[in-house]
Amino acid sequence: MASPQNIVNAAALQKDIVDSFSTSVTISSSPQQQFSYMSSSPTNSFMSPTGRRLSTSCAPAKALKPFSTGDVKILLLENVNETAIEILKGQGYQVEFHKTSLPEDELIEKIRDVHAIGIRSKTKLTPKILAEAKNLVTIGCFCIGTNQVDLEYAAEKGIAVFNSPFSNSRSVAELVIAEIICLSRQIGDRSIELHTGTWNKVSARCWEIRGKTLGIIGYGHIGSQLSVLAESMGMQVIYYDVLMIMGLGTAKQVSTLNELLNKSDFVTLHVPEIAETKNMISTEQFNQMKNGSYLINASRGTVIDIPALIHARKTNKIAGAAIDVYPNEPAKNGADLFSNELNTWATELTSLSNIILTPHIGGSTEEAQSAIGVEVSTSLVKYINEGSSVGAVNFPEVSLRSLTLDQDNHVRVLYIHKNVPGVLRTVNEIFAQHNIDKQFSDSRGEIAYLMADISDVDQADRKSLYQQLLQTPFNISTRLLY
Ligand SMILES: NC(=O)C1=CN([C@@H]2O[C@H](COP(=O)(O)OP(=O)(O)OC[C@H]3O[C@@H](n4cnc5c(N)ncnc54)[C@H](O)[C@@H]3O)[C@@H](O)[C@H]2O)C=CC1
Ligand SMILES: O=C(O)C(=O)COP(=O)(O)O
Repeated sequence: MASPQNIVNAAALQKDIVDSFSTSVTISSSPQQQFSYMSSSPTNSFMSPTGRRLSTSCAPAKALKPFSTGDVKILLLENVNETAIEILKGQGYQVEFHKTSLPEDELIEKIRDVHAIGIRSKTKLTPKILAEAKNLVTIGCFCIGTNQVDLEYAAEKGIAVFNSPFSNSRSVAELVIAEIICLSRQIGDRSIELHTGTWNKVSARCWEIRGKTLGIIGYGHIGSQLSVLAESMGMQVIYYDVLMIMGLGTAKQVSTLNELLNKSDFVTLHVPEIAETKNMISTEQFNQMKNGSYLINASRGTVIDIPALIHARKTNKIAGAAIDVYPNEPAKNGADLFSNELNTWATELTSLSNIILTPHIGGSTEEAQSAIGVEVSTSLVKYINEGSSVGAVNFPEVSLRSLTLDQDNHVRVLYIHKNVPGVLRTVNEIFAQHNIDKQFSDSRGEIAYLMADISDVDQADRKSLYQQLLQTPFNISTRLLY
């Protein structure tokens, strides 16, 4: 393997990587479905995002093994946008791309080898899977929701998780506006009828949305954006949130969920999937809703009790519903929602009138996906190349000014450790022989992260520094960039 210090050997290094990587790529019968990207730019592979030469050492591999950015392996699943592939490939990383999520056994096989994985909402990264991910340093959720990842377990293993907190919120808000109008005008049903040749011109129980009340549950990025759009169309907006949040425009916060349900003509959910939101709308809550009102769920499938929804629609308690998310969603396009034996409600739900069903497309627009691709891949690059965890959802957020590794005796230490007394004293004793240019440390729960730029570290010192940090009882994961 070529020395990372020796840029002359970069091409040879790339060749090694390409050879070894090619053998590990799953061959698909359909090149459209699955293919791999490999670095073709040895020069880029040594550049940090700031354009510096980045002679990185030990690191993603979590062992003191020389590596360049060309050594870094990234697995991208679920058709993550090409903007991400370009940015990651531009770093010289080896990028393997799949259009779909992977079955558990295949995922376990692949995750063993990679330093970073990019997923969307389908891929469940459970402790069972993450326990196999020996080299993994970071996870990119190319979406808003992070419920599919065991965040705490990842943090305990020193794996930083990033997402895109708002790049698709406008797309979801626009979908909900469309659904409000479609439900109140029964557009879904009229369209299905005419597709099968039936002309059914009706105005009974079709309404304008002007002057109606929209009740938003969860007034975060999506809920508040939706609030503005709905008001601009003449709706009155009320919202319920566990936090006190300032209403935009003339939107008013209500203090209980029941108050929102009692007053709203349309109820829409924009909460995360957490224990408190499981079956948040069930029989009791449907009973609190106005007769003939509508329900929209584009948050997570577990938030509403679907059998209770079916009952509410069958008894005309509600006049319609739009559902974008389901408790057990198929892993790929073309799969059958009905085939999952857990979805016992599927046949009944699809037989009801004025129920709009969409396949989790709230955030599926060109604009949202390309913005998410840029945002999350940039976070991954900054974490891998510089150690910056700003924006991580499970981890202390730590950053220092851009790397100043222009002199050979500088080193950046990235030390993820248990948040217990005595760590700083121990670490600073290890650093004592050197000059600490900058140092920053923060903690979150039981995990802490220390970043330090140190000078006067020669090659032998570097190895000793690394070994000493590894041997501390607090160490979770240590990387050195130089
Ligand atoms: N259908 C789709 O394609 C998409 C779905 N989503 C889902 O939408 C959810 C919301 O997204 P954002 O608005 O960006 O999240 P956010 O975090 O900005 O807002 C969520 C809001 O819900 C509130 N909340 C939490 N628990 C609550 C409870 N028990 N009762 C009332 N309010 C509660 C929070 O205080 C927060 O204000 C995401 O977590 C994700 O699951 C997000 C994007 C696309
Ligand atoms: O952003 C989210 O949380 C979403 O639900 C969108 O998920 P997706 O990227 O379409 O799998």
